Amino acid sequence: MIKALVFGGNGQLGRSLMLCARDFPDIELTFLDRRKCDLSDLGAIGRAILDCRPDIVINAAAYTAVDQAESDIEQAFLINRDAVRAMAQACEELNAPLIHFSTDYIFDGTSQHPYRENDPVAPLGVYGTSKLAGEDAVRAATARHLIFRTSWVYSPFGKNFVKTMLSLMVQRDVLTIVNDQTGCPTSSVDLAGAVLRLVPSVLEKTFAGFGTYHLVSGSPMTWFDFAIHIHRAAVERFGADWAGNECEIRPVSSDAFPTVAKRPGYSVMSSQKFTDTFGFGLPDLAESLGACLDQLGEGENNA
Ligand SMILES: NC(=O)C1=CN([C@@H]2O[C@H](COP(=O)(O)OP(=O)(O)OC[C@H]3O[C@@H](n4cnc5c(N)ncnc54)[C@H](OP(=O)(O)O)[C@@H]3O)[C@@H](O)[C@H]2O)C=CC1
Ligand SMILES: Cc1cn([C@H]2C[C@H](O)[C@@H](COP(=O)(O)OP(=O)(O)O[C@H]3O[C@@H](C)C(=O)[C@@H](O)[C@H]3O)O2)c(=O)[nH]c1=O
Repeated sequence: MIKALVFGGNGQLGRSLMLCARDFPDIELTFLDRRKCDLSDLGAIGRAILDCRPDIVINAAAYTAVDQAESDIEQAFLINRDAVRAMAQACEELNAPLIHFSTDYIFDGTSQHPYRENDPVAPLGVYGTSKLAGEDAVRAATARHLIFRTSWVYSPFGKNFVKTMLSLMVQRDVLTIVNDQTGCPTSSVDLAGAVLRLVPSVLEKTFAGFGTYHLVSGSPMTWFDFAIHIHRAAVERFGADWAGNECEIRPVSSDAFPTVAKRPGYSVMSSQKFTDTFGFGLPDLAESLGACLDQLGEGENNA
C-alpha cells in the first residue's frame, strides 16, 4: 500500500482527490486541513510529515484569493512560499517526492503562443508572485518534485467560477463577463485523477520525470466564452425551466469590470510536455464541465 499525505484536504483539489481516491485502492491517502495543520505554523508542517512518514506528499493547499492577496501580502507569501519550502525540506529529509501545484498567473499574458514550461515568467500580482516564489522554493529544496502548473480550476467543491456563474445566472437578469482574458478552464477532479494515476510510477526507483509541467484541459477560451459554455451546459442538464435560463450574458472588456488584481490577458498553457512524458492528457471541457454539473446536481457541492 502506498502512503500519500495531502495538505489542503478541504480545498477544490483536496476534495477532488478524496472523490477520486476510491478508484485507487492501492493508495492510502491521509488528508490534513487547516484544523489539523495550520500552514501558518511552519514548524507544524515538518512535524506532520515526519510523524506520518508518507511515501509521497501532495500539496493541494494554497492562498488562492487573487484580489485579497494584493493587501494580504504577508499571508500569501507565508502559505504559498514559506509553507511550501517547509514541506519540500521535510520531503527531502524523508526522501519522499513532493507533488505541488502552481498557476498560469505566473505569466504576464503577453505571449502570442501557448506558454511552455521554459517561457519567461512575470507575474502581474501578489498571488502569482507568491506562487512563483513557492515553485522556486520547491526546486531549491528537493530534486524529487513534480510541479504542475494549472489554470482556471473548477469543481463541484468550494468557490470557483462555475459555481459563481450558476448562482449569479439565477439571481440576475444580465451578467457582464470579461472577454479579453483567455485561458484554459480545468477540472480539479481531472487533475486529481491524473495525479493519482501517476503516483505509483513516481515512486519507482527508475522514475526520471521529476520537474515542472503545464497541466490543463486543452480548450482555450475567454471567461465570457466559459460563462456561455456553463449556461448552455446548465440548461441542457437542468432543463429549460432552470431559473438561470433567461439570464443574458454580455461580453465586456477588463476595463469595464475592474478588479483589485490585474489578470493576464492570455494565459493559455501547452500541456505537450506532460502528454509526451506521461502518455495521456486531461479530458476536454465539454466532458468535464458536464461531469461537474452532474456532481453538483447530485449534491456534491458542499460549500
Ligand atoms: N483555483 C484555481 O483556479 C487555481 C488553482 N491553482 C492551484 O491549484 C492548487 C489547488 O487550488 P484549489 O484547490 O483551487 O484551492 P482552494 O482555494 O480551493 O483550496 C486551498 C486550500 O488551502 C487551504 N489553506 C489555505 N491557507 C491555509 C492554512 N493557513 N493552513 C491550512 N490550509 C490552508 C484552504 O483551507 P480552508 O479551506 O480552511 O480555507 C483550502 O482548503 C493551489 O496550489 C492553487 O494555487 C492553480 C491554478 C488555478
Ligand atoms: C464574477 C465575475 C467575474 N468576472 C471576471 C473577473 C476575472 O477577470 C474573471 C475570473 O474571475 P474570478 O475572480 O472568478 O477568477 P480568478 O480568481 O481570477 O481565478 C484565478 O484563480 C487563481 C487561484 C488561479 O490560479 C487562476 O488560474 C484563476 O483561476 O472573471 C466578470 O467579468 N464578471 C463577473 O460577474
